[in-house]
Amino acid sequence: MKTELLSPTEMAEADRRAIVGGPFDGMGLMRNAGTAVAREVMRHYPAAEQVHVLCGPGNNGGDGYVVAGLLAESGMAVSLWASEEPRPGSDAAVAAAECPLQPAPLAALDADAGAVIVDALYGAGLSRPVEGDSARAIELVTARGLPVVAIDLPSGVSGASGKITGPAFRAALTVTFARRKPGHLLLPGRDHCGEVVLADIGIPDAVIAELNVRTFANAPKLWLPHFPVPGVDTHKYRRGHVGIFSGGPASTGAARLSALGAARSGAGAVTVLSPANALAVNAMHLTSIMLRKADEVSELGAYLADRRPSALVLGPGFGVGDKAREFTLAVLASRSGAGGMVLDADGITSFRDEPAALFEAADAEGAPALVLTPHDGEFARLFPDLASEEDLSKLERSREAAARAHGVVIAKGADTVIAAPDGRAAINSNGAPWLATAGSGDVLAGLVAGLLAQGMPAFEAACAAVWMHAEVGSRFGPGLIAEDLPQAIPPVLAELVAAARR
Ligand SMILES: NC(=O)C1=CN([C@@H]2O[C@H](COP(=O)(O)OP(=O)(O)OC[C@H]3O[C@@H](n4cnc5c(N)ncnc54)[C@H](OP(=O)(O)O)[C@@H]3O)[C@@H](O)[C@H]2O)[C@@H](O)CC1
Ligand SMILES: [K+]
Repeated sequence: MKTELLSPTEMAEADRRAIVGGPFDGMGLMRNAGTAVAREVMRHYPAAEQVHVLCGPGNNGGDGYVVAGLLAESGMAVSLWASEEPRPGSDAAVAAAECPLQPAPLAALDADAGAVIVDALYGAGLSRPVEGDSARAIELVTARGLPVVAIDLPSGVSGASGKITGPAFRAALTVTFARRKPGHLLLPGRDHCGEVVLADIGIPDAVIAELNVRTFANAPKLWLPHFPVPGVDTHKYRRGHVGIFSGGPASTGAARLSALGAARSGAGAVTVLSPANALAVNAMHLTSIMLRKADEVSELGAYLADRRPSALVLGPGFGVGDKAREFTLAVLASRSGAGGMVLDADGITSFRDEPAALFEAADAEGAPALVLTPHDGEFARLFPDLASEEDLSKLERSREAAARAHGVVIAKGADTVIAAPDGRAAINSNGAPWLATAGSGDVLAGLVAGLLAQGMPAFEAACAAVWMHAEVGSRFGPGLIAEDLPQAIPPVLAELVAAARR
């Protein structure tokens, strides 16, 4: 599937430009949209006893009239219901006039088991919570457990944000047009869409390209051209060297999980930087991964100067406080040639009282690329105003945060958003609930650093790491613990390397 995601405004602009450029006018696009939906209804529900098409007042309803006409023509039993008449002169009004069926008022909707619902109430134009007859129709259909095919978006779901502010359909299938919208991937919208089918309705790729879209579905296509593929003549340090900071003796496991994530990403060498009092416990558990003492900023400075690591991770199990801040700022100021710094967990929390110091350091000339990996709680510590702004979607919030932090933000969750300071953002959707387990985020931080260390640009490294992490967790399935993740990376990595070589 294409990776660009269009906001409702961008989609309307694409429609407008496509209509100007031809070959389809608005009515032509609407016929194509309705045809695509009718095809999917027939494909998925060939034995439906009755299809109820529910039409709203806008062009989403217009698509519904086309669908009803085509399904009736194909011999299916179709009932048509409308909440309001379409606005005179609109494409929807033309579609309603061309439709061989007469709509009944939506208020009278009744539907029995065996029926399928086509939701053409509201799509991209949803502007407020669904109320009245439409709300009652959603409640009736939901209570009876009838399968719903949503046109463009399930009514009640915002295409821009995935938010739901009132009653909303839970579709089995959503057929959308030209490109998916953020609301198909962001939660809770994603959960209401069911299977998403993308239909080509004749909007040329060139029209989409002109829009300079900055929002994407996270998928290998987005970053594969940057994915590291080692040459035959490589050696270990050319494959990148990652430094990972360990916490004290009672909290070293998180850094080792991160180190394994970095190593399994294909980085050539990994060093755990440990306080003196945790060297023994780290040494007992490390084999191919190197170990070096770093209690003081001066020792860190010596490591950066001697070994010139290409990426670092600070945060997993590190402890919150002055030391985390000093070490982070020392790395960001070091100009040792490191390409990236991943700040996770305690590293993020350590800057809760002075986020500006972190953001300024990341903005300084020659600083390594900063990648922040907050879950919701950590995000709120660094960006309290953005977190509490109800009107912002996760996408907008993450984008603002990345611009403010001068770094890439990986806003974790079941709908992880990766945002870059230049305005690009990607939404991830290949995860699974098995990934919500202690230590899983530590492995992710290591994976990001491992890819950064191999020269991947920060946004692409972050997107690739999030996708790989989710893919590995989904394939592993139930029973996953964080220790399983690094070991399960190679088959996914092998597929990506093979695809990147092609
Ligand atoms: N040529 C094209 O552009 C193509 C478009 N296509 C299709 O068009 C769809 C977008 O069409 P659209 O812009 O007309 O928006 P749509 O979702 O039908 O709703 C707008 C109407 O609903 C009203 N309304 C909103 N929320 C409401 C609420 N809660 N409760 C009550 N009313 C509410 C709103 O009122 P208003 O906000 O103006 O007061 C307005 O009257 C898109 O999803 C796709 O399916 C395809 O055919 C391809 C070609
Ligand atoms: K709809």
